[in-house]
Amino acid sequence: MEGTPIRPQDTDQLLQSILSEARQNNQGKVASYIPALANVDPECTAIAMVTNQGQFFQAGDADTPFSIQSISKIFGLVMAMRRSGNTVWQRVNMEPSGQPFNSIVQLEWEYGIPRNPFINAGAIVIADMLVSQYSTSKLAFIGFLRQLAGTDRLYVDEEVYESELTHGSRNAAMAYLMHSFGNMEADVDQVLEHYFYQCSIPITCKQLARSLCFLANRGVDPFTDESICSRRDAHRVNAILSTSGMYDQSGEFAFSVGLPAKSGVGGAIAAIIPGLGAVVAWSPRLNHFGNSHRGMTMITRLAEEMGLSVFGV
Ligand SMILES: NC(=O)CC[C@H](N)C(=O)O
Repeated sequence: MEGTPIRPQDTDQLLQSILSEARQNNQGKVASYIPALANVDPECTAIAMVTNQGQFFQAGDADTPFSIQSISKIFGLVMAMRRSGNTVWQRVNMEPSGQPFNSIVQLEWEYGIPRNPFINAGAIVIADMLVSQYSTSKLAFIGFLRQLAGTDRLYVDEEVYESELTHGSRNAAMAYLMHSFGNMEADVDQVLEHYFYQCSIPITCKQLARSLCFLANRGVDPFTDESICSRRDAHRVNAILSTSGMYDQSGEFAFSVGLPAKSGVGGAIAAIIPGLGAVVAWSPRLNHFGNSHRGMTMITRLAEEMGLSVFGV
């Protein structure tokens, strides 16, 4: 583990103050287009920061699991890059979409090649690669996440999984459209099952922040010293997170925060702090981009107070 440790007392106090401030914000709505997601307590609020030095800081409900949702797209992409290398980029692009995460219109214009791996269409193409490459892609996925989170106790939430399967017509429409353009290799239903499975895993802020530290450490997991991906691929994932991880609020996020980050409709926002570690903020009420209101407030203030922006150095 490298780098200078950050001062524990100051950081705990800062996280606590950020959390209290965020709790004043009652804007937004819990996602309900996947009915099982609507069961969550909207008041839950948490932030956890994990450093490459092995320090853990937290405030609020940082040990309460939430649905990982779209943040799973990061792990899917890294798994696909490990197996397929540069060929990934023949089937999915690396440009911001400027469209909502579940938009279908661009796919028709752009011949079934999704704009980037962090919108739903892109993650479905990545899921196709995983289903084609692994004999049991779901097990491989959860195994990878368990390894990075440092726990064997991660399981799929069957209720959320079933709910996604039965309310996933929009994702299915995208998958079949891509199939019609020849950008889907495996059985489409199997691909969708994999995609919904990876979205339906509950995880805590602390576990998720730890899982992402390798992206802040040139591809090496600082807890195990294992190389998870090449330095170049860590750079690439961070670059696309910076331009596309927060959907069509990515520009504003880069402008006001300046960190590679990914959100999910479970209400979490995970941000990579290159050279330092990772931070995850969670609270279920979402803005109209599908990003957590309180999560945005928390990450924005943390980045400001600690001077974390990668563009401000
Ligand atoms: N933005 C998200 O978190 C979306 C993920 C969700 N499972 C979906 O496919 O719609």
